[in-house]
Amino acid sequence: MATTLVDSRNGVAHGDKSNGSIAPSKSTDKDLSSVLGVHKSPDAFGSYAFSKVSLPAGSFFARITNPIPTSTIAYTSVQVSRDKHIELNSDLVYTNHSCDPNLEYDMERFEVRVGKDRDLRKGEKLGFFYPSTEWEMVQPFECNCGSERCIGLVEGANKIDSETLRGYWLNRHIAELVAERERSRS
Ligand SMILES: C[S@@+](CC[C@H](N)C(=O)[O-])C[C@H]1O[C@@H](n2cnc3c(N)ncnc32)[C@H](O)[C@@H]1O
Repeated sequence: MATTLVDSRNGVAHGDKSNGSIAPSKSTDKDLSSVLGVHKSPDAFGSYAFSKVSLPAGSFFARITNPIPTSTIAYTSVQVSRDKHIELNSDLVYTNHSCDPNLEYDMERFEVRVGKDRDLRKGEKLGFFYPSTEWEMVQPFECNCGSERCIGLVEGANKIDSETLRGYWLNRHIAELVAERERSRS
């Protein structure tokens, strides 16, 4: 039986650690499947999303159309504000973390965009910077993105120094929490 640990700060439950098998999404999204493909692997956490299209830097990629609010933080959940989390409930869940991301997950607009620094090419693995949405993560992992700027252990933004975070596009709730952390230290 699954156990949950309740975080007394915000009433959010932390789910049991997962062994890396995502339950199939119940929703289908034709718009999404025209831009995003999934390479499924039998290895735990080995699956990934790739782009079916080439798009210019900064352009719209996909709408997050079927989010399901959740009170359980899991390796699949995405933080949308200080105290709210959702499950993406679509193949967007297969987007890996990257330390040199080609996507931005904007959880205020429920919109996924191509990053502003370069064009997206068809066939590229898709990645967003997980600490751009997550303040705390229940299942940190060692990153294998292979980027020159790889941060190594991927944890929530609360564990990452502000200088590193300044190099990334961040959701407003993360940017605010980083600013508060800075103020409390000065
Ligand atoms: C929401 S899932 C993404 C899809 C996942 N790769 C899968 O096969 O189910 C998030 C998990 O994928 C793995 N993951 C994502 N990005 C990674 C990266 N850059 N390096 C290593 N593992 C990664 C981690 O185990 C993470 O908890």
